[in-house]
Amino acid sequence: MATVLDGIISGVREDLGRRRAALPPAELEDRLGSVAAALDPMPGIRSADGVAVIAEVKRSSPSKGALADIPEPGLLARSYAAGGASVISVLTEERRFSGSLADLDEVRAAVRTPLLRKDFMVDAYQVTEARAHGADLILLIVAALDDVLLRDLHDQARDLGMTALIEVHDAAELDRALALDPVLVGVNARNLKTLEVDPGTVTALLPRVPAGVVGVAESGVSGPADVADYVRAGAGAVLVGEALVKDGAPEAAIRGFIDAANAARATLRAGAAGE
Ligand SMILES: O=P(O)(O)OC[C@@H](O)[C@@H](O)c1c[nH]c2ccccc12
Repeated sequence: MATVLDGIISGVREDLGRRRAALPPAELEDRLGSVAAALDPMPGIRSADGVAVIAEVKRSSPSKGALADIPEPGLLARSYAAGGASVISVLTEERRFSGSLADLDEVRAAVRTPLLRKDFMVDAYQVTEARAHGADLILLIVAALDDVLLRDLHDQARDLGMTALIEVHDAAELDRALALDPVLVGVNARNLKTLEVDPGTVTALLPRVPAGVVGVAESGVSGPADVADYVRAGAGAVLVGEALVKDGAPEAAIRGFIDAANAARATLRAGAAGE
């Protein structure tokens, strides 16, 4: 049965074909020569206080339609950075999320924070494109890739100096992700095949992410209490979109997430110490 994910990916392939025709791979690769070296997000993520926040620039979503008017993504990104976001995610998928590589360019020009190109990566061209537009990380969705392509895109990202966030949704996908020896594994509460959100997916799978790998809780955070739940399940980072683009004061919202995470961690530590 064709899933929502299949539909999104067929649109992504068409748009990709158009971009490739306008800018052939060899010319795209030439542009890598003039882009600054990728930033390593891992020291920042690992040293973040209670949790590292990955704050997302997200204009709309297939399940909810338009979320927010974002006339200047660079300004939004600056408030994310000021609030303490460790990474800024920029959705570049055009048809369902109303994103673009132009958004990524604007954000890149506005902040020095590591940037994640959030898209449906199914082709090496997109990985090169991410780097050429200044991304430091890419998302790789296990459900969208076979093992060979998953490994190829993962290796390519590493060879370009980028870090991959490997996204999973169930135990079988987590095993496939861990076979790559990843540094960042995201568990998405939203099932991309049906678009249903179930935070229980995250709290069930995060404890299976081994020590040394940072588990990222993705989707479904509407406030500090959700962040605390994810931290208690073992999240080292949380990825938040909708709640931040809809908040009039995203900088303060991120600080609130970090405070809630710190409090949850302090309680966990006290529990472990038998207090
Ligand atoms: O807006 P939310 O519920 O905070 O979710 C953010 C992020 O997790 C979500 O945008 C996302 C996670 N994985 C994806 C893959 C593709 C597109 C979007 C996503």
